[in-house]
Amino acid sequence: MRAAVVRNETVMTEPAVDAIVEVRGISKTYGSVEALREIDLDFPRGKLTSLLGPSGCGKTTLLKIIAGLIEADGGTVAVNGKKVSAPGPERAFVFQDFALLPWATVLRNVAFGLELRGTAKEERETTARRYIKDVGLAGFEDKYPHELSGGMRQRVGLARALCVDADVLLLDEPFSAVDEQNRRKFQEDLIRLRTNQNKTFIFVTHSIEEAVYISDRIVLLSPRPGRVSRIIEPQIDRSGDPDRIHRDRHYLDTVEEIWQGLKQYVE
Ligand SMILES: Nc1ncnc2c1ncn2[C@@H]1O[C@H](COP(=O)(O)OP(=O)(O)OP(=O)(O)O)[C@@H](O)[C@H]1O
Repeated sequence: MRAAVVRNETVMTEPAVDAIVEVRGISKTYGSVEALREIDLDFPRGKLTSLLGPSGCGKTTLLKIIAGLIEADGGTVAVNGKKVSAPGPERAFVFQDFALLPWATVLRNVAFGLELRGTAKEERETTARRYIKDVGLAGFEDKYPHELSGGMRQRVGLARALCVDADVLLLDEPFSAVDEQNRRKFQEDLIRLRTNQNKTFIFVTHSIEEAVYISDRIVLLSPRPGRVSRIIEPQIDRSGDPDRIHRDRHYLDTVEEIWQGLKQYVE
């Protein structure tokens, strides 16, 4: 296996090849809390980038600024070369709590983004059925959210995001509310979806193991104020058995290296 590529701050501003999302000088303060300071980042097209760092370092804030759900105090975000400051069809946000409509079936929930866009019923339901199948929920189209497990509800949230055919999927700790088995399964699904659908994923996580396992690129943020401290490209060969990867020397060394960098922030 190849070595992890670690970039430090001096080379970080070098433009990445074909960046779909470009973040420049993003800063955000909430009252007296400086959440983010001067963030410069490029997110490569078709790759999965994780934002990793200790609690409160501004991961969710940065993700929501990219989504256009929170306004930055300074700086710009461009998607496909165009500056954005509000939500748009090229970005889809998957919420931590899945944000499903409790009174609507799986089919309607998945098709909801298309319904909001005014897509005709038959067309949106055909598209929704395709993604329901893709995320492994075929047969559950007529169920309601309360009839599903946490892992299944999370898949509904992901199918909804895939359905609107956004270029960029923004996921805020999508695995935090599910058990370990579902988490592993969903990580594998995400790797497969990224390969098959050619989407760009930006993914917030607390878990070093998860970030190393699924990411092409890991952005480490340091807290108060949140700043980019390092960028790591783990270069994990994911073609084999997932259990083997979790025991692989290179995977374990990368996890350890990141932990050594982050542990100073853990009280
Ligand atoms: N609406 C808000 N009002 C005031 N402070 C906020 C608000 N949202 C976030 N903060 C503060 O900004 C900082 C960054 O928060 P954010 O949720 O972005 O961090 P995070 O890295 O995603 O945290 P976690 O890993 O715990 O979810 C934290 O100190 C948080 O308390």
